[in-house]
Amino acid sequence: MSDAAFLVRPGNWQGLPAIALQLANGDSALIGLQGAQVLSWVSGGQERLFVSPRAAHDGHSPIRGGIPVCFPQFNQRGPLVKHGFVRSMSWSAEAEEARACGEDGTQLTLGLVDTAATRAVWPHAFEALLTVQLRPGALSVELAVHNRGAEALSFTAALHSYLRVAQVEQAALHGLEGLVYWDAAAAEADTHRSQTGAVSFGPETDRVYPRAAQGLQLQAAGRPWLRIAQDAAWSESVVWNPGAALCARLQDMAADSWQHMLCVEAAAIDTPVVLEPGRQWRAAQHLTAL
Ligand SMILES: O=P(O)(O)OC[C@H]1O[C@H](O)[C@H](O)[C@@H](O)[C@@H]1O
Repeated sequence: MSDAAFLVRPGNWQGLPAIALQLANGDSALIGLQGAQVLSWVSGGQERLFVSPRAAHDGHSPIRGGIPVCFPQFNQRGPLVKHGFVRSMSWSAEAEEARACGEDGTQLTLGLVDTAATRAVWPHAFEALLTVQLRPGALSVELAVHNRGAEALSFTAALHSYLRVAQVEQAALHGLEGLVYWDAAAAEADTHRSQTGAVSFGPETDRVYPRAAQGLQLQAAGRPWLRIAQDAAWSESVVWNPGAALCARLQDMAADSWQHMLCVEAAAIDTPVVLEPGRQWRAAQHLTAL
């Protein structure tokens, strides 16, 4: 489907089905059907997302990079598979369903409903919708969850965005100053610290911050690179970089991959979201190229 402002076509990533969005100004995005995962976002002629050169592409293993959707469980905070099961499932979408967004953008929604396999591990009737909105210089990704069952359900979730940086040790994440975070990489369990100054990277970083209302700014090599904002329903932000040692143990990362990525995740984890029957929850993460 095409008009003057955008072009949408079926595509593929490493042989897996995907949908490609392209704007008249040259910005583009690629969304894989597995996990409704955004796998590329090019703005201003530069790739803004990181995908590992060793990412799995067998059609069901989690893909390391882009924007994985973690649902209905974040990390290992519950009985389900790590980060929930939807990142391994095939979502549905058709290129023809993309529509205009404003005068110069486009948006596409991918959907997933419960199956016998999901009900076997998580006994709920649900619909998840992931809407990707591409506008010149900006990408917004929204997760919506609808409780289609007769009982309340609860979940934790995240948009686990892998941001590309030229060199993470020269990157700085601003906007979290003064907030108290949970330090998951600390040697002692349940360590909380207060953020002083911008977040810098080197050794493993794995932190859960409360959402910063004013948004974040990522500087790369001393220059503004991305603005990152999240709707209030995403109550936390997770900041993750494995550092060299953990990266070496991750089979789907190259030895130097940790230097080229930084995850800033819009998350709802400290207080699980409770959805009554028939109700819908939705929240977006917004990335702006600088
Ligand atoms: O390796 P994955 O299952 O994709 O998880 C990657 C990372 O996700 C989040 O950022 C967590 O805070 C980390 O503890 C975890 O290591």
